[in-house]
Amino acid sequence: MYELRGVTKRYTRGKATVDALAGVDLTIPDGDRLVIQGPTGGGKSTLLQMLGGLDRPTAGSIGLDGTDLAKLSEAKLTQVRSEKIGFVFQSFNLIPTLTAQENVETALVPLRLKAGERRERAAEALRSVGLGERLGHLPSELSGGQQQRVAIARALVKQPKVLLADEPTGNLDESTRDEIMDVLEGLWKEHGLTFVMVTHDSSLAEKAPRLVTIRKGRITVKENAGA
Ligand SMILES: Nc1ncnc2c1ncn2[C@@H]1O[C@H](COP(=O)(O)OP(=O)(O)OP(=O)(O)O)[C@@H](O)[C@H]1O
Repeated sequence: MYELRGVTKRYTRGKATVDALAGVDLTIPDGDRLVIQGPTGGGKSTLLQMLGGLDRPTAGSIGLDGTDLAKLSEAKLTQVRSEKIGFVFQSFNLIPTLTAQENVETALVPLRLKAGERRERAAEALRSVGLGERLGHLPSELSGGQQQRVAIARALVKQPKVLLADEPTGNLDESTRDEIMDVLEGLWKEHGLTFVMVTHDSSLAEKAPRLVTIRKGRITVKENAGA
């Protein structure tokens, strides 16, 4: 469970300061599916980076299962990220010289598994996103939707508690977008993950059971009972 209290992130450029987050309080229970939307520059990516321990707040606390991420050393934060948190980005961020299988295996390196187990788990993760026949393909030999599936397999192969996605369908056409959302929702249900997604896409936002809107660093939360 996440418990954010008074989270502020201030960027300073010369004399200009921007509060990308301005005192955000937010609780995200385990297994929640939350969508973050809002205008450009509103603070969506900054909030996701805080949840992922990719950056630290200027003030406030980011509790994840009782540990304040804002206070952890860099080494401990890296450990939390590699064990508990999976990331999916708009640009798939695959390594172009590695096959699908090798890309997925990279997520397991910090967990110090034996090579055989790494291979097996990576292959299984790729099968679970429908890419069992593409293990040896390079990213350049895969479609955009397939590349995003590889990125999803890479995020989930370590069996994280939390999946954070920043515009995961932003680079995809509409039908591929729906396919990828089906994959993500299926995995969310199957694994009991906490799933937080940033999107500009209002049709995806409307389907979310909980919607956080962020404007000028301040959030409002809406429950959507019908979703
Ligand atoms: N590294 C940085 N240095 C200075 N200002 C930054 C930095 N990162 C973000 N900001 C500022 O913080 C505010 C929030 O940015 P953020 O990227 O979180 O918005 P966003 O809602 O994700 O926008 P978009 O939809 O365009 O991706 C913006 O005003 C942005 O200019």
